[in-house]
Amino acid sequence: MISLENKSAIITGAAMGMGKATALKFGKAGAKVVVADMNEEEGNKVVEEIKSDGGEAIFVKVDVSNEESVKQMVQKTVEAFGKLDVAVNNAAITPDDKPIADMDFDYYEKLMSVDLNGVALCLKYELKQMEQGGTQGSIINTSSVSGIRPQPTNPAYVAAKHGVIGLTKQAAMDYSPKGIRINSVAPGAIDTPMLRGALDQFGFDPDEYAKQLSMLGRFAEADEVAEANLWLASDHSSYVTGTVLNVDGGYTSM
Ligand SMILES: NC(=O)C1=CN([C@@H]2O[C@H](COP(=O)(O)OP(=O)(O)OC[C@H]3O[C@@H](n4cnc5c(N)ncnc54)[C@H](O)[C@@H]3O)[C@@H](O)[C@H]2O)C=CC1
Ligand SMILES: CC(=O)C(C)=O
Repeated sequence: MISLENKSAIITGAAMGMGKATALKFGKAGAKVVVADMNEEEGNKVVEEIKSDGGEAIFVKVDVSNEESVKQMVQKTVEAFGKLDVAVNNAAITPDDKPIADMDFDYYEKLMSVDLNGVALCLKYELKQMEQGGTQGSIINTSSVSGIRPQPTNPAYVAAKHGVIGLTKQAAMDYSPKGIRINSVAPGAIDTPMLRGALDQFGFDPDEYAKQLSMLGRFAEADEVAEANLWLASDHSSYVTGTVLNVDGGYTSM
């Protein structure tokens, strides 16, 4: 059993999907968990679930695209738990794009502000805190298979997720001398509200989509990505930094 005892962890986008699964898993592993999300109602339910399982957690309302809000998120973490050891920068919004020539540039900018700039802002304040606290922490940025290869008519999301991998590698290089590790997880087709929303919106058949997006021919459960986050968060991955861990049922090798 991988332990996160004596570690405090922020997970953004933790009210639903993979963020929620990660928060629950980290709580079980003994971490003090900060459930950070815009969705207060669902976020508080996750906190209650962690507590009813014997864990420790607080909810912090955050908009990762807003610098002051991100700064406050880190401050509230330190006020509650004294330090920051682990962060999973997972919050993002759904791809909703068209080919580049037809794209809605307002939506492009909105997606960038959450899916890419949100990760940059979180890294900024989390790394500042880890440096000041002398913490040899671990940060995981959630990218996507869309950060490794293009998807049909998905320019904003693909650009943002490639950017997340770029930020991860840069941060890993700059902060390795302080003993802080920064990695990325690249999920494939994971059964979450985001994926179900996209299938409905674009009218895709779930079974067909699962076959196209995975050698294993199925969607993953959010918990299967949470397992990867747990390993990267823990000391079990002590020699791993600047890398991208694909959790995609083999999709990027197809
Ligand atoms: N579901 C999938 O198949 C895949 C998802 N991903 C990525 O995995 C991560 C998690 O995705 P899911 O769990 O599927 O998403 P989801 O839509 O189920 O959950 C996302 C969470 O982020 C929160 N959020 C959205 N905007 C926010 C903001 N500005 N500030 C704070 N919180 C915000 C939402 O309230 C929600 O709780 C995302 O980065 C997504 O891009 C990557 C590849 C595949
Ligand atoms: C839904 C999603 O984020 C994918 C497949 O990259």
